[in-house]
Amino acid sequence: MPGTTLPPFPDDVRTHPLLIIDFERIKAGDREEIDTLWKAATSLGFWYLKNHGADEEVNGMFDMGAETMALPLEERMKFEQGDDGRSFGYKKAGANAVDPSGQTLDTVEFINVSKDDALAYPEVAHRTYPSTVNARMESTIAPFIRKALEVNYTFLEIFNERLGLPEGTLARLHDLAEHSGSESRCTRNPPMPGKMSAERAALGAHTDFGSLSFLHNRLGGLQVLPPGHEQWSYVKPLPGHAICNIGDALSLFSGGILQSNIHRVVPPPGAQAEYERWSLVFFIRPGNSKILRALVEDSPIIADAVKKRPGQNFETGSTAAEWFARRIRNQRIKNRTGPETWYASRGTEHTPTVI
Ligand SMILES: O=C(O)CCC(=O)C(=O)O
Ligand SMILES: [Fe+2]
Repeated sequence: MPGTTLPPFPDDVRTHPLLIIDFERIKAGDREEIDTLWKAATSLGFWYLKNHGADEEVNGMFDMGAETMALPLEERMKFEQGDDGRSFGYKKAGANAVDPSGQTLDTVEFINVSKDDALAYPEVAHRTYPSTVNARMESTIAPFIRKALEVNYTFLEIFNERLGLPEGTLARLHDLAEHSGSESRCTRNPPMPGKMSAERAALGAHTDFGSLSFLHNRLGGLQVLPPGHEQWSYVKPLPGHAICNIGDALSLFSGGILQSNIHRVVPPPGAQAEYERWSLVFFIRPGNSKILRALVEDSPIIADAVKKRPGQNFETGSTAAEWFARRIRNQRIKNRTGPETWYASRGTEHTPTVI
C-alpha cells in the first residue's frame, strides 16, 4: 500500500516476459507501436502499458479500497454481491470455489463498482455502495473509470481497424450509454506466510469475462499459463506499468484472433508473501444486450479465422449480461451442486486459439 516499502520481486521464480506498450506512442498513431500491441493481443493477450497517465487515480482507488476493507465486516456484508450472479458490490473472502473439487475457497475480498453507477452518481443505476465508496465516487472512482475507458476505447479502435471491421463496430458494442457489466474492482488478499504453497490459488484459474482489463498491482502473485506451456509463470509487476489483457468477449467477437488467456492469483512469491496484496482492475464489458458471437458478417478476416478453427464454437447464443451472470453465479460456493457447477462457470479457456 502507499507509503509501505515492499520487498522486491524475487529473481528465482519462473516469470513470463510481456511486451511493453507505450500509450503515448499508441495515441500518436505510431505504426511500430501499434504492430507490437497487435502482436501482444494476438499471442498471449497480455501486455504491460506505460505512460497511461492514471497513476494518481490508481493511488486514490487503492486508498478507497483500504478505507472500504477497514469497515466492519458486518457493514461490508450489507453490500455483498449475493448468489444470483450479480457482480457489483462487495465480495467476501471464501465466497467462490477456485477449482472443480469445491474443497478450497478463494481468499480474496473485493469491492466492485459499476461504471454505470459511478457515472450516474448520485443517481443509482444498479445498486448502492458502502459510505467509503460514496465518499470517493466523484473525486476518485469516476475519474479512474474515465481514464480506464479512454485507454480501452483507444485499444478497441485499433483492434477494430486491424480486424477489418466497419468503423465504430467495437465502439458500438461497448456503447457508453448502454448499461453493461463494466466495473472497477479493488481486491485485497491477506498475507498468509508459510501457510500455503504457491499452488494454493487465491483467485482460481480463469479467463476474464469481458473485453479488456486494465490492471494495477504492486506485489507478485498474478500467473499466466501461456499457450503451449504446462507450467504457470508469474507476471512480474513493473512500477508505473499497468498490465492489460484481452477477455472472452473480444476473443469471441474476433473469432479467436484476439487471445483471452487463462490466469490466476497465488500468494506473492518469496519475502513478498508477508504482505497484504492489493490489486485494482477496470473491466470494460460489452453492452448488456449484445450477443457474444464472432462478427463473421462484418469482417472477412474474422470469417476466415472462424473457418480455420472448425472445432471451436464462437456462437454462444448468450447476451453479454447472461454470460457474466452465469459465470459469476456458478463460481459461488453456495450454488455448488458438484464439479459441474465449476465447469458451468467457465469461459473460453478450454478452447485456446493460439497454437
Ligand atoms: O490481482 C491480479 O493481479 C489479477 C486479478 C484478476 O485476474 C481478476 O480480478 O480478474
Ligand atoms: Fe482476471
